[in-house]
Amino acid sequence: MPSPKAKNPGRGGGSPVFGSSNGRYEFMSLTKPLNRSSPPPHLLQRQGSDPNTARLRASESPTRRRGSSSSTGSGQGMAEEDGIRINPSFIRVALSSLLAIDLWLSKRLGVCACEDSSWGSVRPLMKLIEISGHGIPWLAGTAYCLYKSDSAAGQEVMLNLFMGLLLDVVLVAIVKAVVRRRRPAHNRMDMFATFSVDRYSFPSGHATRAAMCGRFLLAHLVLAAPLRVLVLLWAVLVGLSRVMLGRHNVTDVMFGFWMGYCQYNLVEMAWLSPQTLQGLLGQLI
Ligand SMILES: CC(C)=CCC/C(C)=C/COP(=O)(O)O
Repeated sequence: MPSPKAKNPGRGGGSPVFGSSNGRYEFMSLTKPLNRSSPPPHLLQRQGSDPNTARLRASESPTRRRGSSSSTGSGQGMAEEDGIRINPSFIRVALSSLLAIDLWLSKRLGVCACEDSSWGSVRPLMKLIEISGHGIPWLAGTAYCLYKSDSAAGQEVMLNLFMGLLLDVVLVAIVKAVVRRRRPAHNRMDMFATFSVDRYSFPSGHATRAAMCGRFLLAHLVLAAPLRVLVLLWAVLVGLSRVMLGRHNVTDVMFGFWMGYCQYNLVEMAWLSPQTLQGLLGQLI
């Protein structure tokens, strides 16, 4: 992660919020009150009337901007402000640690990333699981079932699954285009039928689809217990295969599962009943 100092050279020598005079970041205690009688020189700078310092101060904390009048002159208020100032730094450290663990774990688990990887011989099986969670077979299969279905209930279920799959493709493309996280360096881009946005890895489209379709099948198909277990197992395997093939980092898949789970809630909320459908078609024709 680029250092905040490098990102914002205008602050020079570390910001008065997080930095010290030697340009290194320091952590301040939230519980110990600061010695207000003799603040360190870099904190004294904050009290100055220099307009540049004032501008920096205004951009540091929204709470400071909003609540400056209520906290002035109160020691507790100042301590609370210090707490607010530390939080972004703490979150940044926590996030970079999480990312470091994510990258390390994903690399360790990418055991089928190529043929000569430690589990390279399992790669064809992983690629088969990959295809089982791909959007094209799912869209084509659902459209075929919709066309072939002779009951109104069957058509209703298949139509809603089809709409859910379209929604999934659109939402994943939007998030990928916004986040633009690159796929792991050890990934070989030899995937079946990808689109430009699929060069990005966050979130895993296979994981969103596996979670959404898994929930959909469990809720709308009458399946015997072993088949229900199989559906769950398939969804987990699709997610696991993304990391083992080196396509994704662990967080891409975790987030993908969560996003797919939520997408199913959206499908349920916007469920198209035959009446709604007839109304929509009536308006179109
Ligand atoms: C456009 C359609 C219908 C499917 C695209 C399927 C695809 C290539 C998704 C990428 O999945 P990952 O994000 O898990 O790699």
